[in-house]
Amino acid sequence: MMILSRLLGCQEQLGFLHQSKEELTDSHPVVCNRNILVELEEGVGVAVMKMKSPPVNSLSLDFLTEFSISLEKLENDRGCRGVILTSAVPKIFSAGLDIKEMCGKSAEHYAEFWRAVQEMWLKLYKSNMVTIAAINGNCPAGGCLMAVSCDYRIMAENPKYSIGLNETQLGIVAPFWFKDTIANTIGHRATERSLQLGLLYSASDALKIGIVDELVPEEKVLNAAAATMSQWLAIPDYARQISKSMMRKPTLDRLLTHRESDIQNFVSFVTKDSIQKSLQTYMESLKQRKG
Ligand SMILES: CCCCCCCCCCCCC/C=C/C(=O)SCCNC(=O)CCNC(=O)[C@H](O)C(C)(C)COP(=O)(O)OP(=O)(O)OC[C@H]1O[C@@H](n2cnc3c(N)ncnc32)[C@H](O)[C@@H]1OP(=O)(O)O
Repeated sequence: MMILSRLLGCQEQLGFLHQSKEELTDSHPVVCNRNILVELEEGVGVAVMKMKSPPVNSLSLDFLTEFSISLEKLENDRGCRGVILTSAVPKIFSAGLDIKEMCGKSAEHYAEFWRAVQEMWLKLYKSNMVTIAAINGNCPAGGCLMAVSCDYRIMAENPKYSIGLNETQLGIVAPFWFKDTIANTIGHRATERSLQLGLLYSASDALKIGIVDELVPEEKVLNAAAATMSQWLAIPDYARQISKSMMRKPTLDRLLTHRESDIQNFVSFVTKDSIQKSLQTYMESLKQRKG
């Protein structure tokens, strides 16, 4: 009952989670944090992590910390073998890193923020669980990083949604481990073009280039993710996990080896006047586009 009332509390607060009371039983333990709703279907061993930080699920320090803690809890839960990552905010998967965390703050804050970004990626990319991104909205930059860090991506076939690493369009540079993660997904040449031009791909182009694995009608994204999850979970965990680690370890080790210098690079890059100016101009352009 406690679980039910906590989730209903969140529903009232958000007003856009479309679950009925009947669906919410104690066999689906729910943890309703500030930014992420985690629902674990125990019999099946699959958790759904729903990002719910309106307006755009931007990855703030607070969000990233909660994400890493939630994922670690699931990782340590022997009853959980798979995670579906999706959004409870209509039309948005995630707008990527919270630009406000990179503007007008101290060097100490930037270092803490960047360590949290690294931690989120390390935990997601090396997860032993099967991870599936159910991309039900726009997915630029850090949102795209999260999605390509999963094992499989299903995107809503909505021509209004896009996905990609658009950092250069903001006048900033995706760090080497963003680059490695996308290159591991779409290959070197496509990554080179994609990063230099800061390309955001429509859902259909994303499928063509391989950033996503499958497109489905919007209302079927979660069901399709659940169906794919059961295929992946049919493989013995141990064999699948070793295969995943074999593919991903060199990329993970590269950041682990250079973690501190990567933080220093970020801090010295983001504290440059020219970069601060670019980020502020970009934030203003987002606001103007609205008006
Ligand atoms: C020598 C080599 C050196 C290399 C060194 C490398 C060091 C590392 C360098 C730094 C690397 C950083 C990597 C960065 C990664 C990122 O993720 S940066 C973030 C990029 N994100 C974006 O570009 C997305 C921007 N947002 C949008 O395009 C749109 O908001 C949307 C997602 C398509 C949604 O559109 P819509 O529904 O129309 O909402 P809006 O009205 O635009 O937005 C609503 C409010 O949200 C604010 N907002 C949007 N995005 C962000 C964000 N990312 N962070 C913070 N805030 C955001 C937006 O301003 C609106 O605010 P209000 O006007 O106050 O309502």
